[in-house]
Amino acid sequence: MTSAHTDPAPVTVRVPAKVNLELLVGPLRDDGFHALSTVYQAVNLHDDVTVAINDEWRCSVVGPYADVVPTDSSNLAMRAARLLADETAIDAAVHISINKSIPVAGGMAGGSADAAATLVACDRLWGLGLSTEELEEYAAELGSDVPFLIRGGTAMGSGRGERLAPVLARGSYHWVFAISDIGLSTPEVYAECDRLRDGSSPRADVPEPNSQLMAALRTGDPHALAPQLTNDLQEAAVSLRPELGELLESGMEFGALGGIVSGSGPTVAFLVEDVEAAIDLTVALTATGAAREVRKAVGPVHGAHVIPARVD
Ligand SMILES: C[C@@](CO)(OP(=O)(O)O)[C@H](O)COP(=O)(O)OP(=O)(O)OC[C@H]1O[C@@H](n2ccc(N)nc2=O)[C@H](O)[C@@H]1O
Ligand SMILES: Nc1ncnc2c1ncn2[C@@H]1O[C@H](COP(=O)(O)OP(=O)(O)O)[C@@H](O)[C@H]1O
Repeated sequence: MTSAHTDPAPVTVRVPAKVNLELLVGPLRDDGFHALSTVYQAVNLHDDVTVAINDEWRCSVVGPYADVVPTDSSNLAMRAARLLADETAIDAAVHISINKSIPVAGGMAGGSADAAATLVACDRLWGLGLSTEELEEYAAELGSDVPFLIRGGTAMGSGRGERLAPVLARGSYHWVFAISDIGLSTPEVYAECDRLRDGSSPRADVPEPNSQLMAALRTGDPHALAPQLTNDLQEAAVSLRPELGELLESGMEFGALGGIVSGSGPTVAFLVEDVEAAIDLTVALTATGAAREVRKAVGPVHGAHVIPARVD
């Protein structure tokens, strides 16, 4: 017997990774989060997330990092779909398939990216017609970084990172990412930052964005941006993984304009002049064997967006 209605077609959303051009960490708040001032940039390392109507809730992951991603209800994409279903009174389970190429626990917000992609995909699948602002509000419930992965581009984050404001950035920037074998836990890196500060935060008040970084972004010149790259979590990440210090030095010796730990690490992000410099640095860093993988990328790029279905 054929069913009277057909399920909507599966929806696939492409979502970028992020790097923090600036991450200023203020005091620990009463809710356990640190007050932040950050500038995010979305880069073209992508996950693709497909949602399809299914009899039961299910999550599956493919790609080079699949073996270290949970597929149970702790997967952030599952949490995102269930949150949206609960909030909008949708009674339909989905199968979420993640094609993962963003490094896991690498400081590039891969889990947050999958959550953002799932919100955008389920909104389309279920015909909810939510605005970007509404989606970003649900995103903030899932994690501090999640709203930015919906928006993409280059944006400022305040509060715990979830309150976004636009940034005027010209041009495209070329990046080389040195990805480590074993990830770092975000809460552990924040805790190490607190331990190193020992109660004496150099940023006693809520931090403010650096106007020189904003001016550099308006020029579109990577030479202007490189000296402004700042990450208050870098010392903590290097304290937990001293080899990251050597990796940063190697990248600079091989000609990067600037180098920084990406977010809570351990991925190290190098800013380079152009695509040729990105290829040269990728080859040089790969030859050292100091990273699991070295990948070049460009930013800024769009946030989570629906892409045409794959025809296999
Ligand atoms: C460090 C950053 C920089 O963009 O990204 P990652 O490097 O992890 O990708 C973010 O602040 C991570 O954001 P996200 O990964 O969404 O973290 P959440 O789920 O909100 O929080 C996880 C934990 O990190 C710590 N945390 C997070 C954000 C914040 N402003 N202060 C914190 O202290 C808290 O211990 C919190 O329980
Ligand atoms: N969809 C997902 N992709 C990656 N990791 C996930 C996902 N859902 C839950 N996790 C868990 O979140 C942890 C942090 O992953 P991730 O978001 O990639 O790192 P980071 O916070 O450093 O950017 C992982 O170790 C994993 O256990």
